[in-house]
Amino acid sequence: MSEAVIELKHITKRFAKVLANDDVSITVHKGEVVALLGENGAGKSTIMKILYGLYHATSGEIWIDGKERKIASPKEAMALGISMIQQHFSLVPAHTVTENIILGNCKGRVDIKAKEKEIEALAKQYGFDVPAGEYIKNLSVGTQQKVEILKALYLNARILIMDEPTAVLTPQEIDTLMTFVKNYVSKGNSVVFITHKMKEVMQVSDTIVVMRNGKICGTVKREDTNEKELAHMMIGHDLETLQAPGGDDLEKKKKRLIVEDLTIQKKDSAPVLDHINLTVHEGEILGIAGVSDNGQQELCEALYGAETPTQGKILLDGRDITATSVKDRITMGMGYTASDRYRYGMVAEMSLAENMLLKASYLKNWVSHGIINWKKLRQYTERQIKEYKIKAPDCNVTVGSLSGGNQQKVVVAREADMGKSLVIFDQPTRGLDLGAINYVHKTILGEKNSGKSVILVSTELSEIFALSDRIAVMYKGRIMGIYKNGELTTEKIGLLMAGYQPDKEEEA
Ligand SMILES: Nc1ncnc2c1ncn2[C@@H]1O[C@H](COP(=O)(O)OP(=O)(O)OP(=O)(O)O)[C@@H](O)[C@H]1O
Repeated sequence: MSEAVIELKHITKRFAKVLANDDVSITVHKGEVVALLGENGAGKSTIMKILYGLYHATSGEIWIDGKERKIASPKEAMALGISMIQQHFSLVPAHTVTENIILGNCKGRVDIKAKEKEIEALAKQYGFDVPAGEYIKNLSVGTQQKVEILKALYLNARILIMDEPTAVLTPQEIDTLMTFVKNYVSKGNSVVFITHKMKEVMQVSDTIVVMRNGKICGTVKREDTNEKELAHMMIGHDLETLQAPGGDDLEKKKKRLIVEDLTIQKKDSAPVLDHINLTVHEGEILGIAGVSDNGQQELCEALYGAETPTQGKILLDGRDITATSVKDRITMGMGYTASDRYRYGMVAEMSLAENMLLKASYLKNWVSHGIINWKKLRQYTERQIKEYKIKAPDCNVTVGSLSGGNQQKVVVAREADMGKSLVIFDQPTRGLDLGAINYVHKTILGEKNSGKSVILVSTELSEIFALSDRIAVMYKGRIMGIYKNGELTTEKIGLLMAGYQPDKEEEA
């Protein structure tokens, strides 16, 4: 084994009531990819934020290249060659790629054109296609991530920490990232890769470190383990097998949501939603598959009342709701977990209990004569914490202090409960660990079995196949077809997602 570049020795980190890291020791060698696995709230981000100088350990030591170091800030970490790509990017949307990369890293007058050339050459070296002069706000999430990586490479990072880097990427973008990681470590650099996805762990890592409850519960070599063993190590038990619905008796069921000809067409551009027709029955889960950014988010927002269609009709339980407000739709029993929970699902600075009240502060069960019934709200939140196994000391802590996966659970818990008639789940399991995914899947099936209608948008095909009665495939704002679960092979769905209509070609 090559020499150790990083040695974290007996690190403990305490946040007021939470012991986030408990005597954690991790070693990373030159040229090695270390995958850091563990359930939500296990302490993975915390230990890496300590290495990156964002948090300071309560006790323990950090050794770099065989010498003990104190890392007080990310600036000091970067000076030692350590960079971290966090779950939420730190780019300035109104600046260009090059401006973002050199921001804070250059002195005096800058020849921006020469810098753009330099950045493009750097990108090329790692097989990245990044337009150096483009504004960040015009780039896809996948390209923005490449800009974050380029920023680290520009500063000569030799140890790259990636916190759930694939959570928001398309399958093609994941492949590009994996190729980059392999190429990067082959040059003698090292990577720490935090993920929940077993497939990626098996694909890219050399060593796997598993954390549970703030402690390390195992360190294994990739070739000595398998996905099942890792899942067991992570959550401590086997996962429950769930029965996928088949949509067999839908014809007999009432149509709850009817969408007719729904279109959103902005001036001088292609339609974002292109004549969408669909129906969701009571007790049905309609899965919506597709590569991200093909109109799924706009469809959800139009159904929820957050986007105004230019054409078409939405009927809920026989009532035309096309022109009604979001508030009206909530009152009619619609719930919606948006894919971007940070922007649209929660207020990080508010407590868990306050977040449960968001969007429902006018409903009678929490408020009477303008006064919030805090006791009732807190009791309710404590029950939700227990039921969803949200890792939080109590309902008074801020949502921002929870781990990413636990924040997602808060949003799912609230919306599943608010949607008495129809719940729209957009990427409900993004960032969740295997056990939590299993639990959310059980919740979604439970909603269906209680007679609710569910729309499930997901880029994870396994999730679509595991839960849907019927599957609609979206491509460029259009529905390419709606099929009963079981009628679609992975190959056929893949073609539909790419805009091909295999049946039509066969017929032609
Ligand atoms: N700034 C903070 N203040 C208080 N508690 C915190 C803070 N940051 C993290 N914690 C707590 O520390 C614990 C570990 O959190 P951490 O984010 O490291 O988990 P994680 O393993 O990365 O989880 P996930 O997979 O959900 O992202 C959690 O219980 C979390 O609530």
